[in-house]
Amino acid sequence: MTTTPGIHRGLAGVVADTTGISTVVEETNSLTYRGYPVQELAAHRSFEEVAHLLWYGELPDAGRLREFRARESALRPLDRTTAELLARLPETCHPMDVLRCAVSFFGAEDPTEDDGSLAANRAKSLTLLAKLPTVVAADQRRRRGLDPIPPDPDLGYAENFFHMCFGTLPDPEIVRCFEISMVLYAEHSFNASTFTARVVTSTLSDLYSAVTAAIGALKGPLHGGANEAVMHMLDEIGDPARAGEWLDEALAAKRKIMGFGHRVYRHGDSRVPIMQEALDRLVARAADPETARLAALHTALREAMLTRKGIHPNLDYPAGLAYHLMGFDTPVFTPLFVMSRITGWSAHITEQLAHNSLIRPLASYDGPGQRAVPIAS
Ligand SMILES: CC(=O)SCCNC(=O)CCNC(=O)[C@H](O)C(C)(C)COP(=O)(O)OP(=O)(O)OC[C@H]1O[C@@H](n2cnc3c(N)ncnc32)[C@H](O)[C@@H]1OP(=O)(O)O
Ligand SMILES: O=C([O-])CC(=O)C(=O)O
Repeated sequence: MTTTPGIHRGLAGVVADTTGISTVVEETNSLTYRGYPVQELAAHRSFEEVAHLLWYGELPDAGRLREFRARESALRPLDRTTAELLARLPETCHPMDVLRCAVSFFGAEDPTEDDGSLAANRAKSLTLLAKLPTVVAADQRRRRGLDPIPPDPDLGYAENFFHMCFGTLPDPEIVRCFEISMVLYAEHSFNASTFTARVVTSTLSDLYSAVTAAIGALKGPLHGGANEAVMHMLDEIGDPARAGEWLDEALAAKRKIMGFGHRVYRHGDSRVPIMQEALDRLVARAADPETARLAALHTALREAMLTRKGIHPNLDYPAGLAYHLMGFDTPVFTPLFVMSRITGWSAHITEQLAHNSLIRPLASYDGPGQRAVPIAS
């Protein structure tokens, strides 16, 4: 690929603005949310506490957490019109399309859609945090031929989601692993979907439009869509003994190996060790031959990729298999990412508005020189 001097294709290495929300330090392999290491947040804090931290800048005390949880759980139900509208979408469409439509519809229904005040945007963000799991759970059940299960306001965010998906509460180890994934996926600075949300916000458009666009950006397999693609890839390889041979063929065909590589981290994604440990606990807990096969395949491909290319896995690699072992259908994996990243997106939308400048880069033109329009004879 030739690069014209001064052009940063893909904006690689470009610092587009400041942010006080999170930072990825490649040199020390660290990631902090509002100054707190994500490893410590994942080990000791709930997803609701992390959402509060990202939005308000501080972890909540017990009283604020109680109030935050009460407001979130009250907002979970979908009204009849929304539920009916989403149920009418074709089952052939991707669950990310359902989420994209849902957010767009929430915007169309909200009389304060164009109110970009901090208070209005915080209310909208909480509404999306609360309702998106209800949409994802109902959509997975619909595709399995099952009726939706209404949210249970007495359950925490993670437990309620399993309840709405499966009608039962799984082993606490599974809920904990899910919650860890939610904390790790919540925020990652100027990634493609967050930057998309900031571009839309920079035109002074509304929060629902920014989130709808961000969902579209996250869907792609080079970004959030990779967690689903990881599972398809493991299914395609099948046998752990075939991992090396499959990889050689895929690399020779110039295929991108899903769940590997990262624009920012060159020596491994800071979130992977925590997610991998959580995945290892799920594997040990399941202790059945099918899980053992998948885990062996997962390890074999990771080792082969490191040997052949020196490229490390990103968060989508352990998260993809973990979501499968938790019982979610593969197309639902990226919607789970949305349920978490809504926190980071909303924090960035608020930050963009607080110091707004229209995002509008320049392009170096390399099309035809000026020419006269032929006159039809
Ligand atoms: C939560 C997230 O969104 S994390 C990202 C999830 N996405 C994926 O897992 C998709 C697979 N990964 C990729 O496509 C890339 O690594 C990206 C898009 C994430 C990052 O891409 P970039 O920063 O643009 O790096 P780029 O694609 O230039 O890669 C640099 C080199 O490593 C190679 N490389 C990087 N990742 C991969 C991969 N997954 N498979 C094969 N080769 C890879 C490239 O082919 C390139 O090689 P070359 O210099 O010989 O041409
Ligand atoms: O930062 C990125 O480019 C992608 C990523 O890992 C994320 O969004 O979590």
